[in-house]
Amino acid sequence: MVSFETFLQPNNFLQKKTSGMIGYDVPEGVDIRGRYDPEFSKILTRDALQFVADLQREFKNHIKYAMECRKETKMRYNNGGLPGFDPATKYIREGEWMCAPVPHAVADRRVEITGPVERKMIINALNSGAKVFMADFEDALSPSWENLMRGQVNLRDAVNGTISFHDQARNRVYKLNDQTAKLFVRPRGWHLPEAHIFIDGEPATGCLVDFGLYFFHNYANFRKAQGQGFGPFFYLPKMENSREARIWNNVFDKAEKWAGIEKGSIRATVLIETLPAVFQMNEILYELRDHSVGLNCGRWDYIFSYVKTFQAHPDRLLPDRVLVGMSQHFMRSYSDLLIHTCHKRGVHAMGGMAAQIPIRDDPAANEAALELVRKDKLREVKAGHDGTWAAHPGLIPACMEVFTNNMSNAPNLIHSMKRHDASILTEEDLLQSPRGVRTMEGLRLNTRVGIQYLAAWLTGAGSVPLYNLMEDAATAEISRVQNWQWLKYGVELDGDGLGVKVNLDLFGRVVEEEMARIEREVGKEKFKKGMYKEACKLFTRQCTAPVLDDFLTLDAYNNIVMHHPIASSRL
Ligand SMILES: CC(=O)SCCNC(=O)CCNC(=O)[C@H](O)C(C)(C)COP(=O)(O)OP(=O)(O)OC[C@H]1O[C@@H](n2cnc3c(N)ncnc32)[C@H](O)[C@@H]1OP(=O)(O)O
Ligand SMILES: O=CC(=O)O
Ligand SMILES: [Mg+2]
Repeated sequence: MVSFETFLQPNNFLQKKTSGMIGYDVPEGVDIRGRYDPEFSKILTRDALQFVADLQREFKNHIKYAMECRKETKMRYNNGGLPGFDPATKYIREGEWMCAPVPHAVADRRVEITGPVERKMIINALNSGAKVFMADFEDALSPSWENLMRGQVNLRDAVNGTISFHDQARNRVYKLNDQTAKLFVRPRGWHLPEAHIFIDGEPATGCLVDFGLYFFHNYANFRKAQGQGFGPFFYLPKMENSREARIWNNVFDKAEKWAGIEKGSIRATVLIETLPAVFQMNEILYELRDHSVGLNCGRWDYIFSYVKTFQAHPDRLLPDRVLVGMSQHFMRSYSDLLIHTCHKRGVHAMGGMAAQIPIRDDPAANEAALELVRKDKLREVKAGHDGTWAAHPGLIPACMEVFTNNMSNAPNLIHSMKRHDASILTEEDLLQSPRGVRTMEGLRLNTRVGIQYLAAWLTGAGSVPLYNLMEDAATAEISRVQNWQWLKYGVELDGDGLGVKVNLDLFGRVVEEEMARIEREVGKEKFKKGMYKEACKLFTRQCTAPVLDDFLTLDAYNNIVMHHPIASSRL
C-alpha cells in the first residue's frame, strides 16, 4: 500500500526540479512538478503559491497529528473497541450554543447538484435550476494534475461569470444563464497529498492546495457576485473527529485575516460520512460554529466507513451493497440524529445522493428510476432534511417538486422540524448491523463496478454512469471493502441457496469472468485501449490484501502522478 509517508520521501520521485526550463514563478521552498501550461500559470502565481505555502507551513503538523490520531483510533477499533460518544465532550453535546446565523444567500438549499470541476459540467450545473452547485475536487474527480488545474481555471471563470465552452462536435456553445446556482466547492480529504506541488521538500496537502488556490483567486469576486457579502462556500469531506474540523476552522480564520474580510465570511457544510464522525456531530459544528452552514449525510462514504471501522469485527458483515439503503436502521438513525443536531444548532441538515440517473433509451426503466429518487427525497424531506443532492440535471425537477411540496413556503426546515424524538437515539441505534443476504451477484457486481470505475478514474474520469447508476470514489469504495470483508471472513453467500463460501479461488474465477463480461460489454477495442487490466490488478490486490488499505484512491493515485519534463514517473 502507498501510505502518505511514501509521498514524503523525495527519493521516491524520479523527477527532480526542472531548473532552467520554462516554468512557474515560485516562492522560496515551493517546487512545481506538474506540467507547465500558460493557463495554469495564471492560477499558480507566485502570490497564490505563497498563500498555499503559508497554509501548509502553519497547519502541516496539525494535519499529521490528526492523521496519527486516526491510526490510533483504528487500532482501538481493530482491537474490539466500538465508536461512541466521547464522555469528555458531553458538555458540548449538552450545552446551549448556536452556530452563526445562516446567510441569506444560502438560506434555501432545497436541491443541490454535484459534479466534477469539468468545464461543460460546471456550466450545466450552474444553469441546472438547482439552488446550489457543489463543484467537486473529491469523490467525483480523478485528481490528475490536468483535472485539478483545469478545474481551478474553470472555477475562476465561473466565479467571474465569463465561463463558456464550445462543444465543437455538436457546434454548441455553453454559457451561464442569468440565474445560476450558488457555488460550493469541495476540496479533497485531509489524507490525500498533492504530489505535483512540493513545499519545503514535502508534497503539499491536497485539500490545502484546492482550498488555497480557489480562495486566493475567487474570494473577492465570489462575495460580490454570489455570496451577498458572504463566502466563499465549501463542503468538507471525510472527517472523522472534531479536531479535524478545528483545523479547517483555523484555516478559515487565517484566510479571512489574510483577505481582510470579516470572521465568519467563509461558510462550510461538513459531510458526515464516516462512522466515527456521527458521534462527533455537535463537536464538529461547535468547532466550526462561526463558519458552519450545516451537515450533510454523505451516505455512500458512510457505508464504506462502516465496513472500514468494523474491518476486524466479523459479527458486523454487510449484506449485498444494493441492500444497504437508507431504510436500514443504522442509516435512518444517522439521518434522524443529523437533522436533530443541525436544527438544534440553527443550521441546515442536508440529505444525500440517490445514485439513480436518467435512463435515456428505456422510458419504463427511466420512470422506475425517477420514482426511486422521488421516494428517497420524500423520505428525506418528511424526516426534516432542508435539502438534498442530485447527481444529474435531469433529476432536478423531480427533487425540487418533492421538496417544495413538503416545505410550506419556508426556505428551509431549520426552525420547524426540530426532531426532538431523535435526541434519544443511542450508540446501539447508530451501530446496528445492516440486515440482508449476501449473493454471488453481489460479489460479481462489486467486482465489475469496482474495476470499471477504477479504469475510468485512471484515465481521468472520477464519476461515471455504470448500469444506470452514478458511480464515484465513494460508491467504488463500498465495492472494494465489501469484497475484502467477504474474502477475509470467508462469508457464506446465503442469498443464493447454494451455500457457497467466498474464498480466493472463487474470487479469482469471478474476477476472470467479470473481466470477460466487461470486455463483451464495452467492446474489444475500448477494452484494449482502456486501463481495465491495470484497474483489475489494483482492485484485486486491494480486495485480497491481508491488511485493508485505508483508501482505494491513495494507492491508485500513484498511477496518475505525472512529473515533467519526464512524461511520467512512478512513485
Ligand atoms: C457519493 C458522492 O460523493 S455524490 C457526489 C459526487 N458525485 C457526483 O457529483 C456525480 C455527478 N454526476 C455525474 O458525474 C454524471 O451525471 C454521470 C457521470 C453520473 C453521468 O454523466 P453522463 O453520462 O454525461 O450523463 P448524460 O449523458 O445523461 O448527461 C446529459 C447532460 O447532462 C450533463 N450532466 C450530467 N450530470 C451532470 C452534473 N452532475 N452536473 C452538470 N451537468 C451534468 C452532461 O454534461 C450532459 O450535458 P450535455 O447534454 O450538454 O452534453
Ligand atoms: O460524498 C458523499 C457520499 O455519499 O460519500
Ligand atoms: Mg463522500
